[in-house]
Amino acid sequence: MKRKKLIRRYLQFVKPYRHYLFAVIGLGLLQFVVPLATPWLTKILIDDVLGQNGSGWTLKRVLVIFGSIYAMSVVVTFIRNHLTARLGSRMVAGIRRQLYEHIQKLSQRFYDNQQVGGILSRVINDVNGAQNLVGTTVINIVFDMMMIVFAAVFMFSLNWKLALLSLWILPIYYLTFTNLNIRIRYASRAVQRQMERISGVLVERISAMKIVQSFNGEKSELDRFDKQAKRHIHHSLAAQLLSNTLGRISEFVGYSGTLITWAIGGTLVLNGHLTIGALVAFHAYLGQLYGPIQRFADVNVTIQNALTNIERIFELLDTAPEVKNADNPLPLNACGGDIRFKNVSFSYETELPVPRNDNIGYDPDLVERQKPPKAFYWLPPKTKSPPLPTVVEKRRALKNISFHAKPGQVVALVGPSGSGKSTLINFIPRFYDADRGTLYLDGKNIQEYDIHELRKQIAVVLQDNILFSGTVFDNIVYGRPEATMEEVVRAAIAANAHDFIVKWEKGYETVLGERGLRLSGGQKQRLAIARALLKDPKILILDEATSALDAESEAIVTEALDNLMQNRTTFVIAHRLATVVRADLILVMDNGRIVEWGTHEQLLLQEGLYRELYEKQLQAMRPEDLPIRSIS
Ligand SMILES: Nc1ncnc2c1ncn2[C@@H]1O[C@H](COP(=O)(O)OP(=O)(O)OP(=O)(O)O)[C@@H](O)[C@H]1O
Repeated sequence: MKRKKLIRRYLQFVKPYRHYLFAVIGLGLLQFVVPLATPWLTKILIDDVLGQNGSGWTLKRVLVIFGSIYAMSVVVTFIRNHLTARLGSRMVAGIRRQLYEHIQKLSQRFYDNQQVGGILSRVINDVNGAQNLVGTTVINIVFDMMMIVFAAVFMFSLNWKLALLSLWILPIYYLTFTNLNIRIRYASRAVQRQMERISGVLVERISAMKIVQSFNGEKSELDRFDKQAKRHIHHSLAAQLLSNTLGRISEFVGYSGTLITWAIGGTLVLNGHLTIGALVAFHAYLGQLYGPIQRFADVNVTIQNALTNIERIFELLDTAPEVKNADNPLPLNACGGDIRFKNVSFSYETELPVPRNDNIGYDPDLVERQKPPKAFYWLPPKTKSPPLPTVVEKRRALKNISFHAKPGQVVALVGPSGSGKSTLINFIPRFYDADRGTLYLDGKNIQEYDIHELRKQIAVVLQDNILFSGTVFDNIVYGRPEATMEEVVRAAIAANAHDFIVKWEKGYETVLGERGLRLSGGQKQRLAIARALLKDPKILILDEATSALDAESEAIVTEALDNLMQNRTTFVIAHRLATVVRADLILVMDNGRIVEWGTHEQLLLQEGLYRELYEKQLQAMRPEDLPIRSIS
């Protein structure tokens, strides 16, 4: 994205807080008075007061003016810093909110290709960095630029020849800046991307610390972290080194300019062509001309980092949700729960980095080196963010799926691992949209309904049920925040959860740890069932628990599930024979296709994959659930 466009879009974030920005800029103007007035007053002090040239200036008068200016400066700086902090923190919260709102709309495909830590890194690190662009240092650059103009005007008014001699620094600075800056920007991008990788791995590993510890992975994880951090340091130092070089080059030419003006200015004073006071004032203005230039070179790395941060924020904001809500969505007040799949096909698309064309190959821990073009720039180059080279790998997961689930029916999905069962159920709440074919709900294309209305009608109970940190009550009412305590208790009773909840001292107000860690598998499952029951959905999606539960709690969970399934169209990835046998429709999946379908009896008679599965696997699921009917 071009720099101008980037900044224009960024200003949209600042817009709601513009009154703060204007106040900060306005107060900044007042702060100008000190550096501009000081040399002039110093000249008066030396030439008029101390030189006693009879111009009427007294020491007292000069000191009163100095004192007033300094006092004003202290107050103004205090208020300005406070307002800048307010502006920054409000803006950060605003951007984060917008990002959070946006990522909640993004489709599963996006999450398939991203690491949680990577997303977090944008929401936390990049937003923090972006704030720097409205920080005092950066806003001061605008004043610094104005200061250069004012200082030049004062210098010309004092002695134009000397002033011309001092300005030769500017073209040298300009060209150095133009050519180094693009390199700083590249390095800065690498810094942020590497941070994203570090965060990605950290979040993944920290949330699976049990696995790391149980495989004694601590040492190798630390090595990996060191490798990533080393690369991060490498890129940060590269950016800092370039910035430092720019700063020192401008410092060097600045000093040379100062020396030259001392030499020539000094000669002019000795020859009586310039007063001492004027020379002192000239040098003070010279400092105000060179100072900002050097300051800019030094804060430039912060600015470049902030621009990179902003670029990355927009990259995320510009990621369009693949699953979109219809333009004029149909309301879905009385959902019947009739679901029909017609020739549905789907492929997963995985975005992979292009493997490097060398012996090392692609290393997911390290960012690829992107080098800026080797060119000399007379004008600042318009640097577009170099796109990360990726290849999209498609994997067919569903092929031509057609079936009809009538309202209230139980549809069991069985099939070997990887046959597409989980993929299939993802289409009902529109976590993905089909590549080809159509899904109908109550006879209408599911994509025509309002997506939120649709999801209101669906509850999902998965094997690994995620509970959020908060109270038991909060977790149960998650899908229906307006529910009363009475309704919550009723749902918990039906889910066989009430008894264990009331045994806790705080009952429904018991606080659950992160992801409900304090609960057993069966308890979690039952709370998830209560959550689904309270929602009272027309359609239920169930991934049955396998071995996570012992026989007793499984019996309790089973009862709870049976309560949940009543009068709802249920899709269940079946791991229990009892569910399979009682299902109204069994879909046998293999390699992304429905290879057999029908009831248990019909399928056994077909002597195909179902029968094979039944004999090999299904019986092993839960021997006590073996049907009374004979299979031969
Ligand atoms: N997010 C994803 N990105 C890419 N490929 C995926 C993704 N999820 C699943 N797949 C692939 O799609 C195919 C079907 O997977 P799916 O999870 O639907 O199978 P499943 O029948 O539910 O398996 P299991 O019983 O083991 O859970 C598999 O080949 C799998 O590798």
